[in-house]
Parts: sequence; C-alpha cells; structure tokens
Amino acid sequence: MRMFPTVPLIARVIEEDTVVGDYILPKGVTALVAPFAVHRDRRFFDNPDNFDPEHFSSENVNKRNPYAYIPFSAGPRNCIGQKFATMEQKLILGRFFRRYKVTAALHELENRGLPELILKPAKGFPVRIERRPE
Ligand code: HEM
Repeated sequence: MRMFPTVPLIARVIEEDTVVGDYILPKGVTALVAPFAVHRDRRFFDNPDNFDPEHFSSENVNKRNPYAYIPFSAGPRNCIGQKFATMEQKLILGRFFRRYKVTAALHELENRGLPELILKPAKGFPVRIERRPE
C-alpha cells in the first residue's frame, strides 16, 4: 500500500483561499493529493523504491510525519473501512503468503500503473504462484 497505493490520487475542491507553503490555492480550484508520490518521497522514506518492512518499524514510524503515509487518505473524509481493510489484509494475505510464493512476471517498469480511480497495472497482473513446501 506504500509503493502501490490502491487510491493513487485524491481530489478536493478548495472552498476558501488556502496557503500551502509558498503557494496560494485559490477558492474553487480542484487540488490533487498524490499518495503515490508522497509514499515515494525520499524525505520520508529511505530507498523509497524498495520494499522494506523496516520502513514501518516503530522507530521509523515515530520519527515520520503521519501524513507521509496516507493510503486511506486522512482527515474528516478519510476511509471509514480502514480498520476493517487492514485487519482483512493481515488475516487473508498473511495466510495466503505463508502457503504460496507469488512472483511478478513483469517488472513494474515494464508494467506501469495507470492512475485511474484505483491504481491498476497497464498489462494486468501476470504472476507465477508456487506452493511453498509444508
Ligand atoms: C485496501 C482497502 C481500501 C483502501 C486503500 C481505501 C482507500 C480509501 C481512500 C483513499 C478514501 C478517500 C477517497 C477520497 O477522499 O477521495 C476512501 C474513502 C472511503 N472508503 Fe475506503 N479504502 C479501502 C477499503 C474500504 C472498505 C473495506 C470500505 C467499507 C467497508 C471502505 C469505505 C469507504 C468509504 C465509505 C469512503 C468515503 C468516506 C467519506 O467520503 O467520508 N473503504 N477509501
């Protein structure tokens, strides 16, 4: 969900002139927040293009801005299913990956994600699935 966030772009209509750093976002424009870009920003994640569970060690999480990881958005309109989806992933994917090894047939550079409503690879999900030894 960090490297390939399901929702790669979040849109908001700006209701009043808003200052963000050196910029003014005028009332009426649509602003995009891009979890995909934020999650790959080196200011927040060392080696952002590598899968590394250490990105989520307590030490690293505690020193990072909480808005640097926003797969479920943030604020008053964030995802109401976040806790359910996270628990479901831990249970179902955890069980699945203990039994099966999944290898992508195409590297992400050969199979770019398309930023549609949800992120999906241009050439689908060609994968090889092998049962792990018991
Ligand atoms: C991995 C799974 C999921 C991801 C990554 C995800 C991500 C998101 C994101 C990023 C938003 C904000 C979209 C926006 O502001 O434009 C959102 C909103 C929402 N999600 Fe999820 N979601 C997931 C699963 C679920 C589930 C399981 C449910 C329901 C059981 C759910 C219900 C909703 C609802 C109702 C909203 C709209 C909340 C509002 O506008 O106040 N989501 N989700």
